[in-house]
Amino acid sequence: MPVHLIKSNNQFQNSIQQGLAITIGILAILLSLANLTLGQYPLMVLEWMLAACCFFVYRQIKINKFTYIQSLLVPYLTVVAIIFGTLVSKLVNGLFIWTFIVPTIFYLLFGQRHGFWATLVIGVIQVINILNKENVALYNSDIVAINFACAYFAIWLVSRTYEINRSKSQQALQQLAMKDSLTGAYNRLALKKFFEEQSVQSKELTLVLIDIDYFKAINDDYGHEAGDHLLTEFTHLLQKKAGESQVFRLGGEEFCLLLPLNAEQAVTLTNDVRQHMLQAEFLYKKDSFHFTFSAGIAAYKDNRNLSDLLADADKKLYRAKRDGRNQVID
Ligand SMILES: Nc1nc2c(ncn2[C@@H]2O[C@H](COP(=O)(O)OP(=O)(O)OP(=O)(O)O)[C@@H](O)[C@H]2O)c(=O)[nH]1
Repeated sequence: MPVHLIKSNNQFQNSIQQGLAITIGILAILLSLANLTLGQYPLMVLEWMLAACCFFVYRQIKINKFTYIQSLLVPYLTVVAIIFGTLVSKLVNGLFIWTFIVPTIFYLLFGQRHGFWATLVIGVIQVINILNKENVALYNSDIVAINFACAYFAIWLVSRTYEINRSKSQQALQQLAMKDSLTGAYNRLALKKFFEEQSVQSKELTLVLIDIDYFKAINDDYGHEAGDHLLTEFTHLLQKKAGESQVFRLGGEEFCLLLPLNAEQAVTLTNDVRQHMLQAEFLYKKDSFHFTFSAGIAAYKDNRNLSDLLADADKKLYRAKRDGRNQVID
């Protein structure tokens, strides 16, 4: 799975922003032409501005320079156009109907909290807006306002329920995609993602590659189930010592720690775990086990990518194995 698929909500929200920018942009141009013929010039100018904004936002997303402030442009300018349109046009024109897009757009783009407040405030403004409109034949503004409020509330509920479930499912899927099913440790895909983030954020970063010594013998002598159990217990120990989000299982009996420490501190921590292992007794059914591990350490420096770091740590791990195992090499 490519690492970008497990990126945060931003990816999802940017694709909605792009779709919204195209749709609203085209509609704004068409409606501005209609308003030109109807002589609604202020609304027409607003729609031109909206169309220009849509074009700008679409381009910013394309070139990966889309900021949070820019993400507010299209939705809020659309809302200004809807509120202004409702204010200046007659009730029979039904411009207020556009308000129904508000809950869906705001929940999808900005999540639950922002979605809730924007939907509430805009809904209240529009109810007041409609109540203040003149009654015309067949259109009683009080009744229109009540119907509007009920329909708006129903769409709000649906949007809210959808967004709550969507964000829960997304979180669950991210966890599934990033965790090793046997041990519960993070996997190689998560390592790529965490490395991308931490190589930018952390001042110091060190990778420790760990391989259990003579693990094949445990499988051969006690069975695969015992081996599985030990891998899980070992993961818990590493997580306890280094922190849950620092431990990754790369495959088989090979693990990796990504530590926000310098090389010297990483060596101390890894040796601390190694010493602990010398006394630790792992139990499975009636058997008790002692085992050791070897480790290679590589510190992150400018422009080194994850593959460079893994290759460097792997060379040192190989030396640790060759020189007798149960040791950490920096
Ligand atoms: N139980 C269990 N065993 C695994 C798993 N993945 C890989 N293995 C076993 O891990 C063992 C790794 O053995 P080797 O690569 O020969 O290494 P080793 O015996 O640990 O020896 P050194 O690394 O040289 O110290 C193999 O027997 C694999 O079958 C797993 O998920 N569960």
